[in-house]
Amino acid sequence: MIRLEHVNKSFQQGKPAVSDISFEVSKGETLVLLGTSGSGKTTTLRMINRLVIPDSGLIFINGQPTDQLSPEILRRNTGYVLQHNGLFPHYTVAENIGIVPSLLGWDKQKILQRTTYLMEQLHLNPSRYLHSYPQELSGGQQQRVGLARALAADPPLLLMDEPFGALDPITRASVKKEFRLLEDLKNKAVILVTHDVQEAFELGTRICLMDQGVIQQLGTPEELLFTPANSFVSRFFDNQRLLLELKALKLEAVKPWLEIPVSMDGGISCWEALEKMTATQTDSSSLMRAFTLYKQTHGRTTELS
Ligand SMILES: Nc1ncnc2c1ncn2[C@@H]1O[C@H](COP(=O)(O)OP(=O)(O)OP(=O)(O)O)[C@@H](O)[C@H]1O
Repeated sequence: MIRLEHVNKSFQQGKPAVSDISFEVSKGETLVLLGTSGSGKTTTLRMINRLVIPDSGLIFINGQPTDQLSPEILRRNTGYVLQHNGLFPHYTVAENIGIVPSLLGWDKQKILQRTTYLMEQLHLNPSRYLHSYPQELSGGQQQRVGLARALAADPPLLLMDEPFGALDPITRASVKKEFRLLEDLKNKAVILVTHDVQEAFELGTRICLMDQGVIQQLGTPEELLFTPANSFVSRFFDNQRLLLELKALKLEAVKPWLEIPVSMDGGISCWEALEKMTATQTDSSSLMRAFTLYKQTHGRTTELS
């Protein structure tokens, strides 16, 4: 769906903001760009929708180089969500969500149908908020409108720059949950920028860990934790390692080491299994032993005490 090949960018005479970045994201996948401040995440994202022009390298959407696409085609193919929603204050919610479909010439009825559908999906009551202005909404509601706007024209590619970063923790959790459950995401490639490690693990099918403009490792959450490519990757997760490992590892993976069989779906994470055991006051020591044994067999170990 989207492919970057050896992309580079430097600003003025500074050192490279992005060096030799290559990756591919398919339909139904969420790639998270993770890294410290200044590691080149936003620059990478903005080169995809040509808000920043690469110095060299190629970017393809559905096999077509983006430098040969008209702005209209690019707009049709990419939705963009920003940290501070970027809504137009003098447009109503309906007008904000309908901007791209209007530009693309959709008829009014179709725009209204799509707008109300997306609002319902994102738990914004259309009869109450359709004609409200952004300043009449809470931060979480504004961010939901920003998300609906990015999805309005049903683009195959969704770019998200710290989309939940400005929300308080409780609102962030609920907007994220709605985002994860969106039916519309199943047929989209999503690239999401964050510096929040937990968020990367919650939302990423794969994670691209960047430092100083360079990809340090790109892989599944499990690969980054259990087979880090270098000491930077390993150190990056150290202070949250145990929790991340429990969340990244599926129960299925540790089942061969369980002394007492667990009658839970193997597709849930070890963390979710522990939560269920705690809720039902079930002894979880066999699961923790199996987890330790899995880790001893697969790379580095972590003290559980
Ligand atoms: N328009 C610009 N002009 C000059 N330098 C820029 C510009 N945009 C980004 N940079 C520089 O490029 C480097 C990468 O910045 P970028 O915003 O991509 O990093 P980031 O990983 O997204 O950081 P953050 O998490 O803080 O947003 C930084 O050194 C930054 O100062």
